[in-house]
Amino acid sequence: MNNFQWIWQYVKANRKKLVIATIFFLISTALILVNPYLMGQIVDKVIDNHQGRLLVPLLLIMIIVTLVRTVTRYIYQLLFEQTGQNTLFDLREDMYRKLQELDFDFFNHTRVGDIMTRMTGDTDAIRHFVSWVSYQVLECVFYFVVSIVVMSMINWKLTLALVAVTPLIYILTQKMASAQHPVFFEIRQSFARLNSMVEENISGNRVVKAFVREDFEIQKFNHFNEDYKQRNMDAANVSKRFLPWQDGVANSLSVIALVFGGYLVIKGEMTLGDLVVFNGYLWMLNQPMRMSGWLINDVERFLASCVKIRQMLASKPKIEVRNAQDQLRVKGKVVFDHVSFHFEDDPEHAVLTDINFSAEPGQTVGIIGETGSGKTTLVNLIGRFYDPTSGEVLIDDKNARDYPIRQLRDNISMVMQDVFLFSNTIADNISFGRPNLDQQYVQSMARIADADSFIVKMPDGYDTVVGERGVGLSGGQKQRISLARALAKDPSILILDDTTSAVDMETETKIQQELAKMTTKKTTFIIANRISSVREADLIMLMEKGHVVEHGTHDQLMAQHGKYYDVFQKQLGLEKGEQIGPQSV
Ligand SMILES: Nc1ncnc2c1ncn2[C@@H]1O[C@H](COP(=O)(O)OP(=O)(O)OP(=O)(O)O)[C@@H](O)[C@H]1O
Repeated sequence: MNNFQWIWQYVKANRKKLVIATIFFLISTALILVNPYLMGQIVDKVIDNHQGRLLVPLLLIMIIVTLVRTVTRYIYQLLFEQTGQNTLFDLREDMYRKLQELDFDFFNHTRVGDIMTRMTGDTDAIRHFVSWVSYQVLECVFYFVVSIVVMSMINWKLTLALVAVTPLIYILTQKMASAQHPVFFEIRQSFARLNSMVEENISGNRVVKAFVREDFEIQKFNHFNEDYKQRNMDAANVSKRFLPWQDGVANSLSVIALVFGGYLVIKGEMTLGDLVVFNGYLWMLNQPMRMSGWLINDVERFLASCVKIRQMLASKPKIEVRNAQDQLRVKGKVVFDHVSFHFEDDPEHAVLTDINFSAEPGQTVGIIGETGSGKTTLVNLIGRFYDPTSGEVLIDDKNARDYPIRQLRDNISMVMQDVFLFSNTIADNISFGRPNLDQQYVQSMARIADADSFIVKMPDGYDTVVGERGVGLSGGQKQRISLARALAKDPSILILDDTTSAVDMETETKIQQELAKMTTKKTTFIIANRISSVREADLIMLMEKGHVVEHGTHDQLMAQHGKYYDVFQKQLGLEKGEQIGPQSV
């Protein structure tokens, strides 16, 4: 399917509008023929034959024609614009749906700026094509064909002389299109890079300021900015190479009409009035020739945007999304059976190797280990954010792959390491997983997460709107709100990835005590750096380079006097040091 056929899939829903628009377009465009004809009549009849009484009616008709043209033109332009906007609306919706469907793998490989360019600049290029370029092309074709027919009826010799230059325009247009094609694709790519850079700078503005790297960032921006300017200049240079020639050929029509037309009038093969009429229609032949270069630019921009949007719409999530018929409440048994995993683009690097464990419903599993040892990846396999490369993850003794993904995830709550809050009220953030929760329930979840105490002190309490990504809250506060959000969903499986890393020990203990009361029915995975966060767990796994090197309860692991024991001793020493510190000053 080519790009024009593809966009027709979206445009065709507006067929009725397009038919009406085309009727008005034809009326409006056909009326263009009337006034030059009437001008010829004025020259021949009113001026040459002295029929002065015809002047007023002819002028009146010309005024009415102009008025009708204006109204019909307004109507068809509006209808084309509506078609363009409707197309854009449906296209954007499909793209947004696709974004929701795509998985971690897509987002790992696609920059936000690139996605934003597709959602904004690219879709706008398509709207512009549907609502403006399309009827401009129609208009040009119409003018071209009709002007040749009408002019031939007046004088075929002169028409032939004019049409003789059109192959030149065709050749120039073809050459310009093939020269512009790669340039517009590059412009579009460069714009996406510029957008990505700006987006990254805005997201990381605190880091930039903290490291005093503003000048570096400006230089970096200038590089992308320069590149974008240069790509546009490349397009302008291509235009500059061709447009003057197209203009020249278009202008030559007037010269041919004047010289050859004058010759025919002198020879008596044409009246002066006919030459005036001919001249009146000349711009209709002229216009498509002049416009062709500009329209090529718009069409090439449209084609470059189509490629990027279609690429995104054709992307398939690695993990198949099947819709579930009904809801399902799992009990929460989680088994890893010889699970290994590596990322597709890094097959040499085994992130998880032969992981085996079993957690009964309601049990708590603690996972500790050095950074990069695979803890987050392990829990990501439970919610099928990735599927194992080999082995099986079983939920309630059924392969996780056999669950429709949304049905499975409905049973799982995650508090992610990198906390993300929406720029919405705190209450809405907490009830994100289960909208329309009552205030009391929201508050009780916040209490368990030890968030209620600081939320009620905020100016609007639970109705306080937090900034983008939770700006305005401390790291620990964000963690606690995101814990409340996870709890509010009332999942069978609760995953806490470094959830209390940013809260003090006292608060952590409080949260743990509250959690313990409610998590007896939930299988809970706790990833933590502090042993104090996992010591009560039914199973503790110590990870190293993707392997579980030690596992058992706290007491069993301590009795082994292995790595876990060493870590515990180290952390105990640190804790004591912290406690002794202030007293010893
Ligand atoms: N999207 C990715 N593509 C390729 N490799 C990745 C990706 N995400 C993580 N990794 C690699 O996988 C390994 C395990 O990462 P993971 O985030 O699971 O570690 P972790 O134990 O949770 O670390 P931390 O304690 O720092 O959060 C790391 O070596 C990391 O570089």
